[in-house]
Amino acid sequence: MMDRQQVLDVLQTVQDPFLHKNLAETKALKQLSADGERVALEVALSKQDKVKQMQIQVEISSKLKEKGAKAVSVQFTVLRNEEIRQLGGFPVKLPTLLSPGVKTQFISVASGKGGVGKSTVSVNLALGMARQGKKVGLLDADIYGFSVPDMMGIEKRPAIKDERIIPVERFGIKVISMGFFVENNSPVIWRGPMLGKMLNNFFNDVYWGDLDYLLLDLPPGTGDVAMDIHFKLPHSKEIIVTTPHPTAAFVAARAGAMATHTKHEILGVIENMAYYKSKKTGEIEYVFGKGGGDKLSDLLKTDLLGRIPLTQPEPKPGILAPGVYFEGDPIAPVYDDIARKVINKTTK
Ligand SMILES: Nc1ncnc2c1ncn2[C@@H]1O[C@H](COP(=O)(O)OP(=O)(O)OP(=O)(O)O)[C@@H](O)[C@H]1O
Repeated sequence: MMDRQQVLDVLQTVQDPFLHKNLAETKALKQLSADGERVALEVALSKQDKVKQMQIQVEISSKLKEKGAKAVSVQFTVLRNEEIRQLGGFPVKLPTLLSPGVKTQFISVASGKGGVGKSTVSVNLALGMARQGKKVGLLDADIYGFSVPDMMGIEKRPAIKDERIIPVERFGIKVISMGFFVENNSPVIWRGPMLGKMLNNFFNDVYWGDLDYLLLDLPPGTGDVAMDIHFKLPHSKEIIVTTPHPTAAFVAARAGAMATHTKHEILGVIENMAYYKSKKTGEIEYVFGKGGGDKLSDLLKTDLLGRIPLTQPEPKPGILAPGVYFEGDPIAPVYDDIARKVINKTTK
C-alpha cells in the first residue's frame, strides 16, 4: 500500500508549470487517500489550465504506477492567492463582469420615485428569468434603501474567498446588496466619491462567475448613484417601473430621459400595482388610477412589458421570503411572461 511519503517523493519530481517549483515544495498535495493499490489525490496548482493539468495527471499517474500503484485518480484545485504569493508567484485575477470578453448583459431597473415596487420587480424578474433557464445575478444598488435581502429572506452574508466577495445565492440568484455591508441596518450616509468606490467594488471585487444577466436595482430617481451607474455601464439596458397613475408616468419619464441621455436602450416599461382583482368576486378595481404604463411607454417610444396587479405574495410554507412570488403563485406567470419578453429583446 502506498504511503504519504511515497506520494510526496513522486510529487517532488513533478513541477508546478507556472511557479517552476516542485509540487512537494508548493505543498500541492491537498488530499490523499490510499486503499490497497488504489491512490486518489487532490493536487493544487497555481493556475487552472486544462492542458497542463492533463500533462501533470499523466506524469503523476505513471510515476505512481512505477512505484506499485494499480489505479490512480488525480483531481485538481488551485492554490490560495496567499500561498501563491508566498511561493513568489502572482495570483491570477479572475475576470470581473467588466473584463473584456465577458458576455453578461446588464439590465438596470429604474423608477422615477420610491415605493413603486422597483425592488419587488427586480427580485421577481430575476426569478422569472432564472425559471427560463438563465443564470442571473441581482445587484441591490439601492444604496440608501436596500430591501432585497429582506424581500428574499437572506440571512447569510457573502463569503470572502481569495480576496473576492462571493455573492449569496438564494433561489438560484446570485445576490449582492449594500445591506450586506451595513451594520445593524444603519442608514448609509456616504456621498459622492465613497459611493462611486462602493459601486466599483461591487463590480471589481465581487466574483459573480458566469452570468447571462445582472439585474441592477437602482435607487429611485435620478440622483448620484443612478447617474454613476448610467455612466459606468455604457451597455446597460433599462427597464422603467411605474405605477398606473398618469402623473406617476411623468415622474418616471425623468428616469427614462436619463437613460436616453446616456444612450441606454430602454427595454420597456412595467406597470406595477396596476389593479386589484377581488379574490371573491373577480371584480377589478383600479386603485391607483389607470393608463400610466401606456402613457410612459408611448412617451419613451418603448413597449409596455407587463402589468402587475396589487397582490401580496402567497407565503410558501417553511420559507421566509416575503417579497417573492414563487412558482404556483397566480402572479408568477405574469413575471414569467415579462421575463420571456426581456430575454427575447436581449437575444440577438
Ligand atoms: N404589486 C404589488 N402588490 C402589492 N404590494 C406590492 C406590489 N409591489 C410592491 N409592493 C409593496 O410595496 C412596497 C414598496 O415596494 P418596493 O420596496 O419594491 O418599492 P421600491 O420602488 O423599490 O421602493 P424604494 O425605491 O423606496 O426602495 C413593499 O412593501 C412591497 O412589498
